[in-house]
Amino acid sequence: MTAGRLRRSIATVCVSGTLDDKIAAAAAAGFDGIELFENDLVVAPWSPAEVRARCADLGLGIELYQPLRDFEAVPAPLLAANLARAEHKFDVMAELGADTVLVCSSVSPAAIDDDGLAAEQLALLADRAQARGMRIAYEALAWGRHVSTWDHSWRIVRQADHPALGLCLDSFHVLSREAGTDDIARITPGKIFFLQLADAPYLRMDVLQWSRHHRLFPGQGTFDLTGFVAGVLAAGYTGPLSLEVFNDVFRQADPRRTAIDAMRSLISLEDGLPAQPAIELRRLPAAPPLSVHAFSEFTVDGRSGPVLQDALRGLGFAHTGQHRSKPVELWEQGACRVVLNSAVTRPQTPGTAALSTFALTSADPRRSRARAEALLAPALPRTRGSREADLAAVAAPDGTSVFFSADDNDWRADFLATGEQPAGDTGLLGTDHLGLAQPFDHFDEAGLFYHSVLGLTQLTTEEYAAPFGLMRSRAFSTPQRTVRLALTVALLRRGEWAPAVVDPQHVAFATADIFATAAAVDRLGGPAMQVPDNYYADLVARFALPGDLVERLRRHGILYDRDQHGGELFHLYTPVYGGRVFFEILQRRGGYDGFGEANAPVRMAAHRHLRLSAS
Ligand SMILES: O=C(O)c1ccc(O)c(O)c1
Ligand SMILES: [Mg+2]
Repeated sequence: MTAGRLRRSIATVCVSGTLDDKIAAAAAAGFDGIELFENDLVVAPWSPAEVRARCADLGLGIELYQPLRDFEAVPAPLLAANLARAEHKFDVMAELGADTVLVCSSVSPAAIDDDGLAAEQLALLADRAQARGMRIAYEALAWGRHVSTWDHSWRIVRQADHPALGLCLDSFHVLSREAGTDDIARITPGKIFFLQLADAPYLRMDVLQWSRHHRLFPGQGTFDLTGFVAGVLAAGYTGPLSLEVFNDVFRQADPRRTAIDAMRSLISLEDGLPAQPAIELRRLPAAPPLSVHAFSEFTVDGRSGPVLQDALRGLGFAHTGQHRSKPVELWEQGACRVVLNSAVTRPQTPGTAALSTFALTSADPRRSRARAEALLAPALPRTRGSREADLAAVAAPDGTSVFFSADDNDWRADFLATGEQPAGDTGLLGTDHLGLAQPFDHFDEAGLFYHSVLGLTQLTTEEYAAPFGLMRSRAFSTPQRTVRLALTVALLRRGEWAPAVVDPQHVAFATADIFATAAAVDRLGGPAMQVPDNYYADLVARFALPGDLVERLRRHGILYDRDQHGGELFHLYTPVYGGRVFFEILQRRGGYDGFGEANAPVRMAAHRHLRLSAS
């Protein structure tokens, strides 16, 4: 047998719209097939035969028709009605050209807790299916009335012992139950008929609600999908990997975009699977090591540009480079580089600034881009924005440009030295991290993007209460922590009242001595954000800090955090510029690995206060 590839499939329930929207999106993202949900067919204006033809035109197979509910283990009088109902569905499937139907374990109060009866009735159904060249995939719903675990569904399938009856395994139902999965690899080869994949965040809630509202694409939640799929493949499964993700946000979002996010998750999942004898796994170009943040670029205009220049000067930056042909400036302090771009590349509200681009040094920029493209990130033309050098660049989900540079020589060649020197040395060493607020609907997509495309490790996800609602942050970094990204989002869709302090973007610079840096910034008349006395009173209570240390923190508006290992963070923030951006200066001590999330509400309140007093 020659090794084949795993087919990639997506359930129509994953994406928004009507069936035409859904299949167009699935095809455009490169899927081989779909799981057709009954609801999507029932409201479609086409006959099943027309649906089949449309799918075929787009290169999509109908891998599964679903679901058939509440079938098994019913009292005898109900059985005849259930079989008649099933025959209608088989008629539909014959027209669709679908040969596998999903039967999910019964949730009906009429179902009897009797495995023998369930096996017997499923075998009867399998007989009917077999007569039409079809087969039954039996799936244990985690909230099934009597059958709610995969091993229970497997016992019933074994007992029925029918060639047209097998299992549908769904990673959500299996992993949400924290059931043992080791035995999955020992399921009789050929008896897993279908594999549905979904990830999810760990939530302590009713499992039905969890499943129907919070599923995510693989790699976006906390389940071990790689281990799970590896077990299923070890059992000889060679059918499609099919995404079945019920998610309220995805169901409202642009289906074409969701389908690409979905495909990215499958490509990334397959890349991480252990080699298989019977399957030719498709591998991605390995993510080249990333070393440091090379530069961060803001788009500015005639109003926001001078404001950012002032702020940077106050932090000890100098305008060291001027672009050869465009209104683009390079500002530097130590190894911190900020580019201010006033060449209009995107529509922008007057007076605002936005972090439009960031550049990372890559051991192999072309391979970084090749990997990104293999993960369906749009590559950007090299002449985009300010650049003349041939930098490899791709677009992140929110449109931020990500540049990969080999070293300083490639991108710096665009700039002529101005000879300008900083007014003073503030001791900034380099960029520690970027804070990237994400649009609510695309937070999980962005996380998967940065993790899979850049090969960054996901650190922690934190949630905290802030003045304008709960916030979530999720951080990513290189193993050596030389590149860090912190994504943030309001936990629920940002309310209309909440001001822009909820979704800012920022660049954090590192110093080896926060007090010396703060004093140097003060001497330059640099920016400062007022921190309330109440904050310092609370610090004393929480950390029992010596009084003179608290006094020094207060004098410079420095915030403090300590982790459970004794690592410490000292950091300060500037005001917000151009409506949306600010800078942070920080010193990590003793291996502190977080981002000072505990202090984010202080920053947001202070930023809000500054805005009010300015207006
Ligand atoms: O939520 C449900 O009803 C449902 C239906 C079919 C599935 O495959 C599933 O995993 C859940
Ligand atoms: Mg399922």
